[in-house]
Amino acid sequence: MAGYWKHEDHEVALSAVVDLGGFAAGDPAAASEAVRLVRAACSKHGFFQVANHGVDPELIAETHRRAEAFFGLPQEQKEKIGRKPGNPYGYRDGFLEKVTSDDVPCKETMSMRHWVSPHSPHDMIVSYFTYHLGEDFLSTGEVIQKYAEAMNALAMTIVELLGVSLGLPGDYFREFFKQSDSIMRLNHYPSKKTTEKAVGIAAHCDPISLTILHQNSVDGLEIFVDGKWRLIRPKSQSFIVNLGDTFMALSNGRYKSVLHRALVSSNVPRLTLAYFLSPEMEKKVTPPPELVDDENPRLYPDYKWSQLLEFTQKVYKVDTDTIHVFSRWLTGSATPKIDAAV
Ligand SMILES: C=C1C[C@]23C[C@H]1CC[C@H]2[C@]1(C)CCC[C@@](C)(C(=O)O)[C@H]1[C@@H]3C(=O)O
Ligand SMILES: O=C(O)CCC(=O)C(=O)O
Ligand SMILES: [Fe+2]
Repeated sequence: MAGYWKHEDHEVALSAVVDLGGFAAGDPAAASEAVRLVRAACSKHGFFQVANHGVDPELIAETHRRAEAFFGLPQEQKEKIGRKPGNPYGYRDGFLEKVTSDDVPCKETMSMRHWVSPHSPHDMIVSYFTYHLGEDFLSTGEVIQKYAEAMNALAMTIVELLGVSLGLPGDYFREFFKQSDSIMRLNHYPSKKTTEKAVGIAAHCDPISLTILHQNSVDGLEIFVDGKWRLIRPKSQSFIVNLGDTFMALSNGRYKSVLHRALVSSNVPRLTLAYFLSPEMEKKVTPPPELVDDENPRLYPDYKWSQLLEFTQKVYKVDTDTIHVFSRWLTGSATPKIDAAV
């Protein structure tokens, strides 16, 4: 659009694309290449993409369609499943949210709990939709439930690969995330006619363990690498994997939590599906002894995942430095700016 900000002005990141199928099939050459790629990418910035992942393309497409239909509902209907302050789940209209003075985020989100445990109902997402919005949303809940389950299975293969790349037993992180308590999130960024970049989600690091993200065909995701924001072009048949603060803590800083942001397109709506893998709430986040030694002393305190989640929801709004502010807050060495995360 003449005069409007265009993505083409941005650097495009050259990202590692890992053949996950080859690794999962135990192909030695594919496995060593996958280990090489993730080790290099995660040690540097904490971002890579996975292809040959085995997730049904029709399930991905249908989930995008259901997400689009959900955000197209009347506002008062979406508010029936509205998110309460201090709670990570539900619908939120972020249009009024200011992160910093020059960021005016324009997005709406829908977040659902995906708890995989013998103690949790197997259809949590389905019942979440039907309880708040009625039986008409049974099939939408079923699609998103199925997608979240596919993401959890994919995440287990990814964390196995990450463990192997860190020199740990293949099942180390599979065990750690066995009863994961994750967040399935839909992000909608309506188009915004601006002459400069419009921010959907300001620069941040995800506090969770890892994020599996699927973009629709619209540019907007950027990662900050080598001093520049770099655009990650959508690839419909790949998933983006962003390591988060909790995985950085689990790896004792060997692997990085990727700094990223989401920009808004000036002429088409953007929609993304984000699966935020997290361990069970009371799981202690601590690195394995193999990753701590004289050259690699502990970088972060032990914490329960529920403590960091609650910190981001009730004490401090996630930004680029959450894990360090949280660590100081937890150990009592400083009190954070009380920037209520509403
Ligand atoms: C634990 C979480 C907090 C956020 C959702 C998940 C992982 C990413 C976090 C978030 C998206 C980072 C940017 C700020 C935030 C407030 C947002 O824009 O939605 C964050 C999420 C949240 O607090 O709901
Ligand atoms: O929508 C995107 O491209 C990124 C979303 C994101 O960073 C998040 O939800 O944490
Ligand atoms: Fe993020």
